[in-house]
Amino acid sequence: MVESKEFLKLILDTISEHIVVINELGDIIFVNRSWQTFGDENNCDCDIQWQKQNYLAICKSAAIQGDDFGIKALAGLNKVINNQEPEFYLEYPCHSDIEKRWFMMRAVPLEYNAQRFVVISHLNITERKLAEQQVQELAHIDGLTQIANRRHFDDFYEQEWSRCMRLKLPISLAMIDLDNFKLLNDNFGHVVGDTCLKEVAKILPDYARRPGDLCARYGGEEFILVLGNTHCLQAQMLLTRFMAELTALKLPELAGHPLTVSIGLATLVPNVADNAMQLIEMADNALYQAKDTGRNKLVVADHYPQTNKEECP
Ligand SMILES: Nc1nc2c(ncn2[C@@H]2O[C@H](COP(=O)(O)OP(=O)(O)OP(=O)(O)O)[C@@H](O)[C@H]2O)c(=O)[nH]1
Repeated sequence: MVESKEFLKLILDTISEHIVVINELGDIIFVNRSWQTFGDENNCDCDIQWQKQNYLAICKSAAIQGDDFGIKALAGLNKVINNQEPEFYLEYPCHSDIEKRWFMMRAVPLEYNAQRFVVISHLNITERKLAEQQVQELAHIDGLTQIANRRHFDDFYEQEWSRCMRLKLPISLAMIDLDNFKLLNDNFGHVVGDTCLKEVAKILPDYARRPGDLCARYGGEEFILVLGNTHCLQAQMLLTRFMAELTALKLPELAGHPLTVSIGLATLVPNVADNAMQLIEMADNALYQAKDTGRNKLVVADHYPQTNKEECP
């Protein structure tokens, strides 16, 4: 019985992986039931006769349309067919209109009757990918305030700086530091201190809404706001509104004392002679000035030597 072709085909039909076998030319010579069912359920022509299709031609058509995974699949399969690689793996997204999905494609050669074939299997790896994404997202979020952490900020800022340099756009950066936070912790306790940090983090994202914006907890009681394609005056207006909203909060935990911040703001149109740290330094120096001259204020950065600082009256 085990030698019966029908019996072996039935076994292949029980496997949840989608399996397709192609010859050296890419012609499909076998698909299992999972493959057929997936095709039927995913807008493929239900009457499609897979055995008349060419797998390489399908990959090529995706590659021509600029699909990066089509390009990789085509290159990898050709290597397996031409005996340049013993096997080929590719993880790729295959999202439907209603759900996110990822698959892993594995291609291995098979010799039969002096002919070369390639067995290609597609395994659904969505669960693993979603778990990985979740871990990735968690690694970028500050546990206390649930906004971006320093690490996320560093990545984002580098990209936004490069984008603004390429497009010759202004980029504004604000360092925001809670005033007298040590005193606040000492007077009201650390739990209230934490509540204040969370309140700031609740409000701040409203001032960082565009794709080129990000607010993050930079450390301790310090927040940072990057505003891509934003002039100094626009940033000043935004931050002034933020300070007013924060002061108006009147948290019951603070027994009527307003929660205030000092802010250092700097703006540059980056050019190749600048580096991204300069803008942070400028904002930091401005923040120190704000602290030194009474707190609860916004100071715009002084000119940094040899930078293309945007003038802000
Ligand atoms: N509750 C709480 N406190 C924190 C956290 N991170 C840092 N702090 C406290 O924030 C305080 C910061 O103190 P300082 O750097 O002296 O600053 P400050 O008292 O705000 O003074 P100025 O910045 O000059 O207005 C320290 O007492 C830290 O312990 C946190 O996650 N939760």
